[in-house]
Amino acid sequence: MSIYGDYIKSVIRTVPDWPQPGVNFRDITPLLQNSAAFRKLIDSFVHRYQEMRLDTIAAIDARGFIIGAPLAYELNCSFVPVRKKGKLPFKTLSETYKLEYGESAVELHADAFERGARILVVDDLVATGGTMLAAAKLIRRSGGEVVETATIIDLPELGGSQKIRDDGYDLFAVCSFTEDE
Ligand SMILES: O=P(O)(O)OC[C@H]1O[C@H](OP(=O)(O)OP(=O)(O)O)[C@H](O)[C@@H]1O
Ligand SMILES: Nc1ncnc2[nH]cnc12
Repeated sequence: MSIYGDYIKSVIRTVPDWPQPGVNFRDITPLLQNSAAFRKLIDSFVHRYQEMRLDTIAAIDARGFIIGAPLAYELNCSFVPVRKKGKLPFKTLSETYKLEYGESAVELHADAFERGARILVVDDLVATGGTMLAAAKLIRRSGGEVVETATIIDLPELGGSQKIRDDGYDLFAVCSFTEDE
């Protein structure tokens, strides 16, 4: 949990049964609409990473972009989008991952960063961990050093954060929700 974790958590809205029955959707739009909360959110990432000599923020399509861009600006890092399949125009590398039904893939431009670049991977939420893990593996495969992975929200009961750590990546979460919250 980060310095402002409890406060950030208090401005995230839970929408029951969306997009399907049984899912508690964690909606960050009230957090983004609140300028003081949005600033505290970015500040909590800046506070953690300002001494870590990062070169690049790699942010995951689409909600990861919202935090990745201001963080890259503030830390004087480059910004690299990790996009869902078929969105990037140049030569890409790709990593597939399992969904509940079927498969998906994340992609990265082949020239996105220099070999050995110190990279932070960011997204808004870790559920099963499939998306974050695929992005981290893709970056490592492309020659980047994944210094850490970071998220606003962890849903630990879904096992994703444990899976990410078991695969050897550090994970920082600003806050977490259990199913009954
Ligand atoms: O840990 P996982 O089970 O992989 O789930 C987490 C991913 O799911 C959501 O993205 P979504 O696919 O809804 O896309 P969006 O950001 O474009 O809304 C979220 O933003 C993460 O990227
Ligand atoms: N419960 C959830 N809330 C918001 N985004 C999600 N992505 C995957 N699971 C989610």
